[in-house]
Amino acid sequence: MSLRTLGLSFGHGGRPLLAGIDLTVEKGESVALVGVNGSGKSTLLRLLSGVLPPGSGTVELDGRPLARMSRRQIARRIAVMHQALPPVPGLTVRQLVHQGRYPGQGPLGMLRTPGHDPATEEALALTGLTGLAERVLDTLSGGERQRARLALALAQEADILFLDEPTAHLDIRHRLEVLELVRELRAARGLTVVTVLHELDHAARFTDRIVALHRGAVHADGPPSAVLTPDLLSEVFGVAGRVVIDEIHHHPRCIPDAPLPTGPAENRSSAPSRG
Ligand SMILES: Nc1ncnc2c1ncn2[C@@H]1O[C@H](COP(=O)(O)OP(=O)(O)OP(=O)(O)O)[C@@H](O)[C@H]1O
Repeated sequence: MSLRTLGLSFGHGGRPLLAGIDLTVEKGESVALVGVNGSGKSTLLRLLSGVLPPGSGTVELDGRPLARMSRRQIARRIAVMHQALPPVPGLTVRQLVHQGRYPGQGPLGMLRTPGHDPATEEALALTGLTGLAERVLDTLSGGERQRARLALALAQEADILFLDEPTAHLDIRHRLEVLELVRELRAARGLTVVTVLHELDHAARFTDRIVALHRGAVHADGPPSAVLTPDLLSEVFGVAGRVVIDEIHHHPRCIPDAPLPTGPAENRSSAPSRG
């Protein structure tokens, strides 16, 4: 199984954002997508999950263009943890998570009450939300909402998981817990995971491969030790910094020292150079 893009380009409202992206994610890989705000990470996830149609180029799942698959066929294979929850008044955590069952079960399967669906209950338990299952979403803290987003994606039981900033709003303990949980699930279920992350140290510690987007293209792609360099910090993120090796976990750690007066190399706000 692989997810592959060929010459993928996209722009919002005629403004080019991503150009000529060729990317292959193999089964079981854990890939971090990094880049500055607005570099197109979330947009790329939307293209990879078929939510957005490419401007040009293709996205293929096992050699089959996503454009030729139905929403439900895609959702059986790809689950997305979005940045926001659906704004449905009065929806409880359990009802939300149960919605993740739709692609696998269809309308008839959904008649089973949320409290009696094993996959829903497992997703709630894995994310520590069983005790909050009857709470209305509006009453959750930022961190609890984050875990509800993850539970919704897990309930889908897809083999590819896309996570868009899964640690936003979480305290440091919950950040580690969520990333550890995803790592364990990936190992236990053989999941393929693509995660948008701002914390480069987390990308280094919890993923096998980092893809850095810059100016609409893949600027660097490889294992954390090869991608995370002082040059990357200055060229892509516009900071002078150092990269050291963590003595315990043996992964690279980035130490940003100061913003560069000129910002990232080649002016990050300029349009992609290809496509
Ligand atoms: N629907 C839209 N219409 C117009 N522009 C959009 C739309 N969605 C996103 N954009 C723009 O596309 C660019 C990329 O957005 P995207 O959310 O993919 O970036 P990102 O790398 O995920 O950013 P962040 O790190 O801030 O979450 C941004 O400049 C954003 O304003």
